[in-house]
Amino acid sequence: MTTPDIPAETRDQAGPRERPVWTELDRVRDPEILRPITELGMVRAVRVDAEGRATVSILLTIAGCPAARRIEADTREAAAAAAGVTEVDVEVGVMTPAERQAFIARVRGDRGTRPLQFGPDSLTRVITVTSGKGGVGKSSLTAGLAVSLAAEGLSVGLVDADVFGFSIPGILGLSSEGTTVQPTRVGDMILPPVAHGVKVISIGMFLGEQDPRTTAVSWRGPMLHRTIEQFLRDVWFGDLDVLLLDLPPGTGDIAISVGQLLPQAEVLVVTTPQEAAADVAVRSALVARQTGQRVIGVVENMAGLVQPDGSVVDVFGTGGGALVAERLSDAEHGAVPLLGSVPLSPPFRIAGDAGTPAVLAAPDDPAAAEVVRIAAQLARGGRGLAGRSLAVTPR
Ligand SMILES: Nc1ncnc2c1ncn2[C@@H]1O[C@H](COP(=O)(O)OP(=O)(O)OP(=O)(O)O)[C@@H](O)[C@H]1O
Repeated sequence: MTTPDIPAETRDQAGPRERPVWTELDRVRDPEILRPITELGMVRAVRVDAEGRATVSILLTIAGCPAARRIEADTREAAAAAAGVTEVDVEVGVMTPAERQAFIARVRGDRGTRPLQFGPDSLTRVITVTSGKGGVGKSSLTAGLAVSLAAEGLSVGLVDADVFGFSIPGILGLSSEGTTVQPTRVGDMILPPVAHGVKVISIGMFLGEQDPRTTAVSWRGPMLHRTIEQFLRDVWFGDLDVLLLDLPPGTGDIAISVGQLLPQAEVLVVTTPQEAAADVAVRSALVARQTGQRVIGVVENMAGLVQPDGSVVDVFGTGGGALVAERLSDAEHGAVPLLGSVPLSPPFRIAGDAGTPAVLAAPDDPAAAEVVRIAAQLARGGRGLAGRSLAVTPR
């Protein structure tokens, strides 16, 4: 990091040699905020001499900002593409506290001081993913759906509120060898890391130096509530099309807090084909309903494993997904559809373990393809999905 020495100059003050560089810099996006650095006040000055040597002075929010290298490289590349530029020097400095405050105000727009995001007036669709039992693949599906929706061009956020099994950072490649990527803090604003196009925040990112593999966090209800509230208040997600929440299995405190904080949330229920899992899944959906949330569909996971010879082994039996959908459908709430049935698939698990969900790493895998199909239905469904009968044919 160098101390910038060219004088600060705004875009309006730019001369004819500098203007094309400013235009190219519009393409450089802050990797965490996903907005152009020109718009965020991160370009301090641009200077181009008569020989076409450009000096671009950029400002990072904090020293050691994890995105520094990427911003610097993208800036260099963009400036080099400007007409008339023969050489590029990028000077990297750090914002003063006043510049940082201005940056925070710009990022938050006119939303003022930390209101709860995604309240009832928000245009963001909030979908919580719940299951009765643990280990049914809820986190894997949530991550796969988030990445698929982002790949469809939607702006997607993911909150991993699974306090006991925060596996989202691992599945999305944000955690390895016991180290989890930390969110960047700018003032009191927390910027979620972006993985495969999804803005991700997880309880697992707030353990400090502790290794999540060996750290047990015991949470009391009020603390859980405050943590979820903080996620929705202090973590800056920007304008999202969809926010997915991975909830802990069961009917606990988090589900109730989410119901209070996000009463407009829609609920997706994950179950396995097994009848015992289906019973518990129904109960967790009923708790969500009691808090005013709408159940928009059921996803069955770990359905029949297709053998190399084409035969199918139903490791966990059959019919659990349809059973849950049927039990949750009634005259008052309408038909709750079974949105899909995701087969057991070793490549699906292997991709998740390696940090790139199968929807990206192995899109031809039948489980991955089914997740993409479910995501497409969610994307099409919009807010009025509940109660509509969808033309879905489970495998
Ligand atoms: N369709 C599938 N085929 C093969 N393996 C799967 C499938 N779905 C999930 N898995 C694997 O099953 C294990 C449990 O999945 P996951 O962690 O997503 O479950 P979960 O319901 O979120 O669990 P918990 O709520 O207890 O954290 C993981 O190892 C995951 O890779």
